Amino acid sequence: MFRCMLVRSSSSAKQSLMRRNLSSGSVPERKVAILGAAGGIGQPLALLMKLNPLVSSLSLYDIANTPGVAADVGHINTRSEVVGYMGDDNLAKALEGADLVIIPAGVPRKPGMTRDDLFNINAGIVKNLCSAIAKYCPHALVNMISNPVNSTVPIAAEIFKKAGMYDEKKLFGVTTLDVVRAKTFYAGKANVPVAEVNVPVIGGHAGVTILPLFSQATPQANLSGDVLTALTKRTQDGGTEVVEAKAGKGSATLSMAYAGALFADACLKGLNGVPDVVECSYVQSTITELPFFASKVRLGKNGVEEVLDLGPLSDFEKEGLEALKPELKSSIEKGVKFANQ
Ligand SMILES: NC(=O)C1=CN([C@@H]2O[C@H](COP(=O)(O)OP(=O)(O)OC[C@H]3O[C@@H](n4cnc5c(N)ncnc54)[C@H](O)[C@@H]3O)[C@@H](O)[C@H]2O)C=CC1
Ligand SMILES: O=C([O-])CC(=O)C(=O)O
Repeated sequence: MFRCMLVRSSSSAKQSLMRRNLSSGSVPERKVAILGAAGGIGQPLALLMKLNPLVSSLSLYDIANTPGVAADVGHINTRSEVVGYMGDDNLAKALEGADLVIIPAGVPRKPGMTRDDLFNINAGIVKNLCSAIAKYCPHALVNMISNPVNSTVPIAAEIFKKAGMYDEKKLFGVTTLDVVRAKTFYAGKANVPVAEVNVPVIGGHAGVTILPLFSQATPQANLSGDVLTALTKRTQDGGTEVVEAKAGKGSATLSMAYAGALFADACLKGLNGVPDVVECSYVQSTITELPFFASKVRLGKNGVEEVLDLGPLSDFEKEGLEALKPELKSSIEKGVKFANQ
């Protein structure tokens, strides 16, 4: 009875909002698509997004193996409906109506490779997927995980510009794993509870372009210069540490799925109007002279609400910032050039 009265007296937009609220206890409906969902990151990420109560529809796309992943994850008794889509012909359906698209599609590193060595294969994959996003869900937020992130995000921006739908507020390079690592390593050295630790990580997502700001870490700890240098290096080399430990069987997948799920959750909270959601991400930026830069970002109903200042840097961090700029600049230019050739 209550439901009928509400529906009859409202505009169609309001009606659909109310239907959503009625059916899901005031949590809006949100479709999340994962592209590369059958991969090393994609599978645990699909699991974690299935556990997220903010998701109502989970769309799992890959060029292979998605029916099995979708059937498996789909048996979990949580809110979202799960559908698996396989192959190019089904990409449109996977994307239609998506609020958030997460992209862990592409090849991972083997020992001895840099992230840039993945460019030749992954740039083309990202280009094709972003062309489809432009066509089928142009208003979605995009979380780019595929490496080299320093170049794949500029590629996505250029593809979106060409399609005439680029909104810089909606494109994110996922650098959350750098923050996750910095927190873990710092907590170990500072001997503080890891759950209380916060460390911003700025710059980009490869080697020296990853710059953790331990001078801003909380809870504060009085660590020596040598320890801070070692912590910085370990954070910058965190990906390589995993690649070497996996000895040819890929790169970080489980910690990345955790980090990707954390960042996606922050994006969904922002979309839903939760105030003061702040995470580090590699976004279009004017806080340095580089057109893309990772820093703290406030998330809101339209994606990036504000790119936050870097705050005070130690002399060591100021040097690190200057040192990372040439590599980051050239990775950005490489991506832009590729997308426009
Ligand atoms: N941003 C970050 O912090 C991190 C990024 N990565 C990157 O994530 C990417 C994926 O890594 P993994 O999951 O370990 O690799 P994986 O090889 O296990 O999985 C990749 C998946 O992408 C799929 N794929 C390939 N081409 C596709 C296309 N055109 N459309 C849809 N799916 C496609 C494959 O079928 C496969 O299932 C790599 O580029 C890796 O370097 C990995 C860890 C951290
Ligand atoms: O190191 C890699 O190739 C994967 C990655 O980006 C990370 O683990 O941070």
